[in-house]
Amino acid sequence: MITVAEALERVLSLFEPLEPEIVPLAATCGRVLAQPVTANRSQPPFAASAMDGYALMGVEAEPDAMFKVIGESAAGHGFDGVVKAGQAVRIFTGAPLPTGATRVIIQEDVNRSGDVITLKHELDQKDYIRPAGADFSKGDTIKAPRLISPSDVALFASMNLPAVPVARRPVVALIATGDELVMPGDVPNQDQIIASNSFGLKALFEQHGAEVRMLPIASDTEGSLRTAFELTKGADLIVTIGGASVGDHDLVGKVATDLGMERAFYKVAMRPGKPLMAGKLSRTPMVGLPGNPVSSMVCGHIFILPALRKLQGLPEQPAALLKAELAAPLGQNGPREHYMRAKVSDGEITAFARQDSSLLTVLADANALLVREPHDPAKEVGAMVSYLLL
Ligand SMILES: Nc1nc2c(c(=O)[nH]1)N[C@H]1C(S)=C(S)[C@@H](COP(=O)(O)OP(=O)(O)OC[C@H]3O[C@@H](n4cnc5c(N)ncnc54)[C@H](O)[C@@H]3O)O[C@H]1N2
Ligand code: MOO
Repeated sequence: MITVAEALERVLSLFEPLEPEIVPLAATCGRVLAQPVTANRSQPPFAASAMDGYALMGVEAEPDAMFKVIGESAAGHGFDGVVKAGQAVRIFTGAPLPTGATRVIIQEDVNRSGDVITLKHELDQKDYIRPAGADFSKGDTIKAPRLISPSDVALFASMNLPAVPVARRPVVALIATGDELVMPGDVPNQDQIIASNSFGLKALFEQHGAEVRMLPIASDTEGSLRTAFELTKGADLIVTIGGASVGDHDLVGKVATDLGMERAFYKVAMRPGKPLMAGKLSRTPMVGLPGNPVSSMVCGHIFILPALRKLQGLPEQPAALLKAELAAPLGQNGPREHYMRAKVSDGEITAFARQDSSLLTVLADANALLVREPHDPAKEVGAMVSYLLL
C-alpha cells in the first residue's frame, strides 16, 4: 500500500487548473482570483477628513484661537472655496479637505457660537486627515491566485472593479452506490439506511468552490453503475462513494476498469480510508472513496479538497497541519497513518474513545483530525501532536 503523501501526489497529478471566467463582483466570495486585478482609482481619491469637526490651517491651531466658519464640506459635497488665515470650514468624516486647510480639529475640542468657533485649551494633536491614496492608488495590483474573502470583495468594490476574473468552479459528479441506500425523506425498507455521505461531501466540496452534481444512487449492479458513469459527462471530477472494498458487491473498481479507467492507485496506508482508488476515466479524473461515512469524509478532506484547490489554480499543498498538546494519552498506532476524530480547544487535543469509521455522531462532535504516523509509539499527556482543523 502506498503512503498518504504518495497517494495525494498521484491524485493531484490527475488534475490541471481550470480556465478563468469573469464573474460579477458580488458573486466572487470564496472563488479564486485567476488573474491579477488593478485598481481603477485611488482611495480616497482626495485628502479627506477622518472626523467630524472643523478644517483650518494647521499653523493657526493654537489653544483658545478663534476662527470664522465660512462654509461646509460634507461627504459627497465638498467646499469649493479656499480656507485662509482666521477661517474654518465645518467638515464631516469622509468629506474632501478644502484647499488651504491642513488640519481638522474635532468638534469635541471646539466651542461654537454662531459663525465663530473657539478652540479649547487642550487640543487633540492629530491632524485627522486621510491623504489621497492612503488606502491604495490607481494602478495598484492584487496578485493572483488568491482565495477571495469578504474583505477582498470590499477591496475590489472600492477599486471600482464590477467584475473579476476567477477560476471556473470545478464540477464534481458525485455517485453514491449501494442497494442499502435511500435518499433522506424516502422510506427505507427494513434492510436499508439513509444515504448520508453524498450530502456531507456535497456540502464540503461546495464550501471549497465546487459545483456538485449529486447523481441518482447507483445500485450494486454493473448496469446501474455504468448508467451512473454515463451521467458524469462534463464533470471535472468524478467521485464515487462506496463499493470500493473487496466484498462481492463492491463493483466500482471493476466497472470503472471495464469502462477504461487508467488506475493511478488502489489502497492507501491510512485509517480510515484504506480502500481509496483514483485514476482517469475518459480523461476525467476519478476518485473512488470508501463507503464508511467517516472514511469518505476524511478522504474528502485529505484528497479532494487539495484537488479542488489545484483545479482552481491554487498552489498544490496537503491539508494544513497544526500542533497541539495531548490532553489524554494515546496508545501505539498501527501500520496505517491514522486520522483520529478529536476535539481541540485552548491548544489541547483529545481523541475520542470511539474511532469506528461508521460513527457520524463522533465526526460531528469532532473539530479536528489528530494525525498519527504509521507505528507512532504510545504518547503521554503533554506530548505535541499534529492535527488538521475540520
Ligand atoms: N474483508 C475486508 N472487508 C473490508 C475491508 C477490507 O480490507 N477487507 N475494508 C474495510 C474498510 S477499511 C472500509 S472503509 C470499507 C469500505 O468499503 P466500501 O468502500 O466497499 O463501502 P461499502 O461496502 O459500499 O460501504 C461500507 C459502509 O458504508 C455505508 N455507506 C456506503 N455508502 C454510503 C452512503 N452514501 N451514505 C451512508 N452510508 C454509506 C454502507 O452502508 C456500509 O455500511 O470496507 C471494509 N471492509
Ligand atoms: O476506511 Mo476504512 O474505514 O479504514 O474503516
